[in-house]
Amino acid sequence: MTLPDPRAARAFRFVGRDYVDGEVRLTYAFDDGPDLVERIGFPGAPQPAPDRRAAFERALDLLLLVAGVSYYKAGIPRQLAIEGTLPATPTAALLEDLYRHGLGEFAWHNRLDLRDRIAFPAVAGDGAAAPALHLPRRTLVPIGGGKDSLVSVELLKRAGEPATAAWIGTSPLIEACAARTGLPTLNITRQVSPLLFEYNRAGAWNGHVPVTAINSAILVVAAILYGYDAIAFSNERSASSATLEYEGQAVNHQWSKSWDFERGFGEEVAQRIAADLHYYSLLRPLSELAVAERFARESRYDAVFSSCNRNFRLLGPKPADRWCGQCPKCHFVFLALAPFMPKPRLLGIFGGNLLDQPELAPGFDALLEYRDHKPFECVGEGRESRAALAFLARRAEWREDALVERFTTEIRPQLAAGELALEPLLVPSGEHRIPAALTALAECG
Ligand SMILES: CC(=O)N[C@H]1[C@@H](OP(=O)(O)OP(=O)(O)OC[C@H]2O[C@@H](n3ccc(=O)[nH]c3=O)[C@H](O)[C@@H]2O)O[C@H](CO)[C@@H](O)[C@@H]1O[C@H](C)C(=O)N[C@@H](C)C(=O)N[C@@H](CCC(=O)O)C(=O)O
Ligand SMILES: Nc1ncnc2c1ncn2[C@@H]1O[C@H](COP(=O)(O)OP(=O)(O)OP(=O)(O)O)[C@@H](O)[C@H]1O
Repeated sequence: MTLPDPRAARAFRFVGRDYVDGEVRLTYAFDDGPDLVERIGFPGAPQPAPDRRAAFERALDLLLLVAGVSYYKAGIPRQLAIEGTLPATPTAALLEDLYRHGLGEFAWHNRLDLRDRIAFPAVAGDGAAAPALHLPRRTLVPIGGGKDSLVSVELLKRAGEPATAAWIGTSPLIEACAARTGLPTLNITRQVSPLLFEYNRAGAWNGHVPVTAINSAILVVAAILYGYDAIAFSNERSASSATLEYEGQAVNHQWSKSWDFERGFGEEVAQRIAADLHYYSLLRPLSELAVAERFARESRYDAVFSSCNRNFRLLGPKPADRWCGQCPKCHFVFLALAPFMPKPRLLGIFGGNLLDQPELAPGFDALLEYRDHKPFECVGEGRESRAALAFLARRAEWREDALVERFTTEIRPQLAAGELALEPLLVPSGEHRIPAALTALAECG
C-alpha cells in the first residue's frame, strides 16, 4: 500500500483514546489516512476507583492532546481536528505553547515557521474547577537513568517521603538504576506507532519533540490510576535557558523541562484534573553544576547510571558502553562532575579522560559557547561550562590535560575573569513549586 504524504494533509485528527485491560490507546490520523496508534501499558491493569473516574477521563484527554505532538510534526497541517471532548480555553492555550515552543528545535532545523500555524479548537470558559480526589500521600519520581532524578530520589529518601521510582519505556539501564534506588518501582511501557517510523522513512517532517511533556501526561494518568498525590520531576533551573535565539525567538531543546512548562502544566493538572495532585520539579532552583555537586556526594549509582541519551533510542544502534564519550551529554556531564569528584573516580565512571582528548575540542567549545551555539541537548548553560573549566584549570591534577590547557591558553584570555567563578552558580535561586516541607532540603541539600 502506498502511504499518503502527511506533509500534503489538510488536517491532523485527534481521533480518540481508550483504556482497556491496563492499556491506553491513543489514535491519530492525517485526513482520512490510516490510524496512527500509540499504546501505553500500565502494569497490573488497574481500574480507576469510581470516585476518580471523571478525573481519569480528563487525564486521558490531556494525554491524547499532548502525545499527539509526535505525530502532528510529521505533517504540520494547518487544521487540528479534535473528535472527542474539546479542551477548555486555558488548556488550548497551554497546548499551543507546548506545540510551538516544544517543536521550536524541530522548526529551526527544518526551517519552518510554526508561529501562526498552531491553533487548538476549544470550548469557551474555564470549565468547573477540578475536585480533590483524596489521593494517598506518596510521590511518583520519574527516573531517566541519569544523575538528576537520582539526586531527587536521595532527597525524597532523606525526607522520609514515600516514593516510587517510575519510568516509561523498556530501557534495561533505567531498570538497573530503579532497582538500585531501593524504592518500589513502576515501569510503564510505551509503544510509539510503527506507522510513524514508516512515515519518517518515506520523508515526513521529523525532529525533536518535547518528550518530558509526554512523560508528564503519562504520569498524571498513572497517579490517578494507582493513587499518588505528587509527581516529582528533576528538571533544573538551567533547563529554562534557550539553546539559541533565532529571528527574535528563543529555541530551547529542553522546553518541556523549563519553568514555563512546569508552571503551566502544574496549574492545568491542579485546576482541571485533580486539585490534590501536585506536579513539580524538585531540582528547579538548582543549576546543572549544583545538581552535579549533589550527585558527586555519594557513589551509590556510579556503576549503573548514564546520562548519555544514545542509550535511550527506540530504533537504531545503542552505544557499546554506558557512556559513548562522543556526544554533548557525555562531554557536559564529565565536565560538570569533574570539579566535585576525585579524578580516578570520574575516569572510572567514563572509562577514560574526555578532557585529555584533543579531537573532542569542538564538542567542548560548543558547551562553552565558544565559536558555536550550545548543543541541542540537555546540557548546562555556557557560563556553567566556562566556570567548571576555569576551576579545573587551577587544579594540579587537571591543568595539564589537553583541553584544560587549551582553555587556559586560548579561551580564558578572551573571557572576563569575574564571570568565571563557580560558587555563585551553586546558589539555589528562582521560582519553583516544591512543597513547603521539602523546600529547605531541596535548596540547602
Ligand atoms: C533517544 C533520543 O535522544 N532520541 C532523539 C533522536 O531520535 P532518533 O531519531 O535518533 O531515534 P529514536 O529515539 O529511536 O526515535 C525514532 C523516531 O521516533 C520518533 N519519536 C520518538 C519518541 C517520541 O517520543 N516521539 C517521536 O516522535 C521520532 O520521529 C524519532 O525520529 O532524535 C530525535 C529528533 O531530534 C529526538 O526527538 C529524539 O528524542 C527522543 C524523543 C527522546 O526521548 N529524547 C530525550 C532523550 C531528550 O531529548 N530529552 C530532552 C528533554 C527535552 C524536553 O523538552 O522534554 C533532554 O534530556 O534534554
Ligand atoms: N524514560 C523516562 N521515564 C520517566 N521519566 C523520565 C524518562 N526519561 C527522562 N525522564 C525524566 O525527565 C526529566 C528530564 O530527564 P533528564 O535526562 O534531564 O534527567 P536524568 O536522566 O535524571 O539526568 P541526566 O540529566 O543526567 O540525564 C527527569 O526528571 C527524568 O527523570
